[in-house]
Amino acid sequence: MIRMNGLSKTFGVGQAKTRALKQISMEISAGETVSITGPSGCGKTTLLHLLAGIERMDEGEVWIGETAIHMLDEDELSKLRLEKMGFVFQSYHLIPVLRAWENVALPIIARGMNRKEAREKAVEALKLVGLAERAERYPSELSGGQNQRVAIARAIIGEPKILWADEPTGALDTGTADQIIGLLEMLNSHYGTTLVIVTHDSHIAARMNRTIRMQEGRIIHDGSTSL
Ligand SMILES: Nc1ncnc2c1ncn2[C@@H]1O[C@H](COP(=O)(O)OP(=O)(O)OP(=O)(O)O)[C@@H](O)[C@H]1O
Repeated sequence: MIRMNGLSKTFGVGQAKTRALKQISMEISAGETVSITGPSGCGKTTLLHLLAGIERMDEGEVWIGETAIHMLDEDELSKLRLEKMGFVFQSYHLIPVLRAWENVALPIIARGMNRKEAREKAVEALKLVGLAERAERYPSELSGGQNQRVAIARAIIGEPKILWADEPTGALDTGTADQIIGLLEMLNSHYGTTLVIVTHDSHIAARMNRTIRMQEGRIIHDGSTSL
């Protein structure tokens, strides 16, 4: 269960002040699949960053299960992210000097798995996203869509409890995007991973159980996706 209460965030000061989030309160149950939609600048990415503890809120609380995110220090947040969360960002966030498999294996190596075993698991995850034969390549030797698939493999390798995705299919063609969303859905159905996906794509939003629509830092609609 993810629970947030009175979440607010303002960027800048004086004339340049932007109230990115205004008193957001809601709950997301374990195993739900949720899309967050809304016009550019309405606060979607900020909300995701606050929930994942990437950015600090000004006011409010976030609970993930029994853990109070707003009370944790940076080390505790890093540990929580490593153990419980997966991330997919539009800009991949891959490490350029590491090969595809090494990027994918990072979360499990950080958790203490030895390199040989981690490599095997990473190649398996790359197989799931159709890239096993490119395991030795560096990010600069892969296309945008392929790098996004590497990022997805890295996000799913640790079977996270929660997967946060920010426009995960923005750079992909429709076929590849469908495939990626299918993988995320598989993660949800096999491991009960909660999916929270920021997207502009109404087809992806329609595939989630629940759609949250934001406008100017507030939630203006929250409901089950009509089938
Ligand atoms: N680091 C920052 N410094 C100043 N303003 C920021 C910062 N990050 C976000 N903002 C502002 O906060 C508001 C919400 O931004 P956010 O990125 O959350 O929107 P979004 O809904 O994800 O937009 P998009 O769909 O374009 O990615 C915007 O007005 C943005 O300009």
